[in-house]
Amino acid sequence: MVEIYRGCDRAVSSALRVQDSRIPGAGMGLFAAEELPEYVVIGQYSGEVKDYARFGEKVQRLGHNHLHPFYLKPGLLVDPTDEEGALHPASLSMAFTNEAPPGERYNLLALYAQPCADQDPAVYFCTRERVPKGSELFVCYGYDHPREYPWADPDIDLDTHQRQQICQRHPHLSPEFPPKDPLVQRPQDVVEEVVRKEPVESHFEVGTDAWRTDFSDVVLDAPVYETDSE
Ligand SMILES: C[S@@+](CC[C@H](N)C(=O)[O-])C[C@H]1O[C@@H](n2cnc3c(N)ncnc32)[C@H](O)[C@@H]1O
Repeated sequence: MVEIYRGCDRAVSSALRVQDSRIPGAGMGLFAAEELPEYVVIGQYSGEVKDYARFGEKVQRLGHNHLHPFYLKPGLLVDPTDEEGALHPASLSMAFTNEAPPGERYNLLALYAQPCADQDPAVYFCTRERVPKGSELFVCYGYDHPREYPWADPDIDLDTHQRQQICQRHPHLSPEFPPKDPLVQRPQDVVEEVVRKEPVESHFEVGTDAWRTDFSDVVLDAPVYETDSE
């Protein structure tokens, strides 16, 4: 389980608050209500995990797409809003976090949970440095989609390095961002791939002992025959 930092008051999270963003026109933002240590997980991007079709139905029903979904894996996202498409400040939802405007620092990183067979994929926000009390929290949502607003360039190499460090402290998190597409290879695919491979020529002179024991040109497991000689 990923350990979530709650701040001084361990019963309820005293570490965060939601208020108007300091970025003009950005709406609300998530802030540090007290000093936050480096490399603590401040919360899960919680909400309803749904496929694109179900998400599309909600967008159609509400007539807008300001639902702030977060990508989980191909075809799957988490929708942080309620049935009416609202986000509630009291929830201290990670979805209130804005992206850094030009000239500001990203003080959070988004990290995915290690894939787990019996659990939905999940994404968490984590501090990448000590964050002074009162600071607005900023995270980069992703590296390759267009924005309708000016945003600070992320430093992808530094992000990668820090994600690796964070994962040493939080082993249930993964440094992959975005997560690698889990390639499920069916046994049939593996067989077809192997059969498609060109046989490799043996490097040894035919008939020599070296040639007889060289298996570099073998692309399929040698068949095992039942013997009736016993
Ligand atoms: C995940 S929500 C963040 C919470 C949002 N500010 C709110 O009040 O609901 C993402 C949206 O916030 C706004 N936003 C985030 N970062 C911004 C930035 N750097 N400049 C302007 N708007 C931003 C954009 O409207 C974006 O679609």
